[in-house]
Parts: sequence; structure tokens; C-alpha cells
Amino acid sequence: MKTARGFFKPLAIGAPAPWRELPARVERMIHFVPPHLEKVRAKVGEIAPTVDVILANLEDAIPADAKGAALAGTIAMSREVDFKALGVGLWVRINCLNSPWHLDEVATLVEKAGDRIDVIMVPKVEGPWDIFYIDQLLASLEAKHGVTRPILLHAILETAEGVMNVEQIAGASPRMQGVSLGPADLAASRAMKTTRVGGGHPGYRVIEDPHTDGLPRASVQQDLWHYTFAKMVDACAAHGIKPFYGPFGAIDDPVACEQQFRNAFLMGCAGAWSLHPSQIAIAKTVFSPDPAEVAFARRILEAMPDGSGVAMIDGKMQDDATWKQAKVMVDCARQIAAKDAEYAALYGF
Ligand SMILES: CC(C)(COP(=O)(O)OP(=O)(O)OC[C@H]1O[C@@H](n2cnc3c(N)ncnc32)[C@H](O)[C@@H]1OP(=O)(O)O)[C@@H](O)C(=O)NCCC(=O)NCCSC(=O)C[C@](C)(O)C(=O)O
Ligand SMILES: [Mg+2]
Repeated sequence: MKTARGFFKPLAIGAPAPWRELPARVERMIHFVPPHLEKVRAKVGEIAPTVDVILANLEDAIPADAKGAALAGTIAMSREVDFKALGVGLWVRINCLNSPWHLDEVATLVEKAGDRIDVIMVPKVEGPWDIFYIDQLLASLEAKHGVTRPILLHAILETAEGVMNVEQIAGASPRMQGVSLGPADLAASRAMKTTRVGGGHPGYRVIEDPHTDGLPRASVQQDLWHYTFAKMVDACAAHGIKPFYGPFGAIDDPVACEQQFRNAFLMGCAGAWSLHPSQIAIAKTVFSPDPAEVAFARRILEAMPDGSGVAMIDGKMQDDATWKQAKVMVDCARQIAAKDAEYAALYGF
């Protein structure tokens, strides 16, 4: 591991100084766009003002013979829409590091759109070595092309080895912005017997003991992802970066999508991916704190102006710890209100 002083040194002569703090950005939904499809790309200008992040996807879901078109489409998209002026992040998911495509992709992205791309999402990250590699590569390319703002990195957790190493991945570079759960590849990597992309499974449940009178036994579905998810959230929080849920593949089940996103929000996630336009509004509602909860949190802050002591509000004990919980909620709401006029009105900021 690097020394404390070495950690924040630029990795190439002429590369920009790494971020010391992550830029404060609202990232409730990472909206996936297949950039090789001109018809979909043409609508990005319309969709962008409704989302926090547009992601150009180059990896899975893009056919092998369309990888070049997807890369060209990404560069075109970065020029066609002024994402910065809209306050919308521009991310790109590259192909994985053992694929034949990633090298040309990273080189082209930095050369042609290095000043416009905020985050590169790296799939199937197995350990910190993957981040060291891409960190160095980016620094060399940023230096070569005079990019002045370091491109951040986002890792997808989608192999058993990646889950094992998530703490080191999260802390591998000052470029690390966050980690997303990739439940489809992770399921395959672990030989889990499910064909779903995230969410629950009707077979994974707990059941009540038998009743002596023979009445039916109550049984409920459990969360297949809880362990991995909690591990990922702790790794990200400990390293000061953001955890995200990832995709919910059942586009036809908005109720389950909302529940999965809500579980992620409650566990500490900043956002989730939207694969289809119908999932944008779900993520926006879920990852914007509830106005009633924000109002209650503000009462806690007002009751304890210096954040210490003890108070009672509506029968609930408040102390230094609940003050911190309230601050998390109010800070999140303030950040959203600064970007989103609809929520500024709902929160009364
Ligand atoms: C699921 C699909 C095929 C259904 O596409 P569709 O055309 O069948 O849907 P639709 O309901 O008929 O579409 C309605 C309209 O919305 C448009 N539309 C539809 N989607 C989008 C979009 N994303 N952005 C912008 N516009 C979109 C679509 O073009 C159409 O426009 P129209 O009315 O003018 O004809 C389509 O939504 C899509 O391609 N979504 C992105 C899929 C994707 O990126 N998958 C990879 C990420 S998940 C993953 O990789 C896993 C992970 C992490 O790696 C791991 O767990 O391991
Ligand atoms: Mg995947």
C-alpha cells in the first residue's frame, strides 16, 4: 500500500492533482443508455434534464459487433448535450479489463471527451490491482491530453473475488467515487441458482415451525443480497465513497423495483441504476428523503442547536447520535434541494 503522502500524488507528470474530497454531486439514478442506437441517443437531450446521471454503456448488453459504434456514439453524445450546463453527470461503463476493447475505449474517451466525462465505471473489478492499473492508465492519458479535472472511478462488485476484496477496492485510489452491486454477474460467479437481475427470489425464505393444529405455516421471502450489500455499504462508508444498488432487471415489476431501491436507500446507498425510462421516477422518489422525515429531522437539529444533550420530541428521545442521524437526512435533502426545484419546494428550503 502507498504511504499517506504518496496516496494523493499525481501518477504521471502533467496529470491533474487527485481529488482530496469527492465533488458533492446528487446521483440518485444512473440512467443507462445504449449509445450505439441512434434512436435512443437522439432522446438523451430530452431525458437528461430528468436525471442526475447519464451513463453511456459500452459493456454487457451491447453486442460485440457494435462496440465500436457504441464508443463513437458516446463521444457524439458527449458533444451533443451540454451535461455540465444541465448539472447532469456523464459516466461511461467501459468493457472489463480482460476484454479486447477496454484499452482503446479508455484511450479514446480521454482523448476525445476527457474534460466532459465525470466517472468511468469499471465492471467485474476483482481486487485493488484492477484499480491501480486503470488509475495509472488514466493519469498517463490525462497528462497526454491536458485534461485538468481527474476522471473518477466507479467499481462494479460482480464476482466472488471482488466481494472478498471490496474493502481494498474502495480504498485503492483517490479516484474512487463509489461501488455498485452487479447482481447478475455476481450470481453467476457464485453459482447461485437464479436467472434474475437483482431483487428477491420466491425460493429464498424462512418458514414458521409446524403448528400442532395443522394450520398453514407462515413463510416470507428473505433478501438474497443482504450480506453482500451490507459488506459493500460498510466498505464504501469507511472509505468515504458512495454505495449504489445497481440494476433491477424486472422492468415490468415497478413495485418490487421500488422496494429494492428503498431497501438500498435505507441501508445508506446514494442511488441506483435506471435501465428503462420508467425506473427514473422510482429512483428519484426513493432516493430523495421523505419530506415528512426531513421536517422531523429539522426539528431535532433545532431542539439541540449545539448537537449535545438530550431532548424529547413527540415521545422520542433525542441525543448526540440522533442529532447526527438528523444531520445526514437534512444534508442530503439540502443537496437535493440545491439541484431540484421540485424537492426544494417540498422540503421548504
Ligand atoms: C431493457 C430494454 C432492452 C427495454 O427496451 P424496449 O425497447 O423493449 O422497452 P420499451 O418499453 O418498448 O421502450 C419504450 C421507449 O423507451 C425507449 N427506451 C428504452 N430504454 C431506454 C433507455 N435506457 N434510455 C432511453 N430510452 C430508452 C425505447 O427506445 C422506447 O422508445 P420509443 O417509444 O421512442 O420507441 C432497454 O430499456 C435497454 O436497453 N435498457 C438498458 C439495458 C442495459 O443497459 N443493460 C445493462 C445494464 S444491467 C447489467 O449489465 C447487469 C450487471 C450490473 O452487469 C450485472 O448485474 O452483472
Ligand atoms: Mg455484469
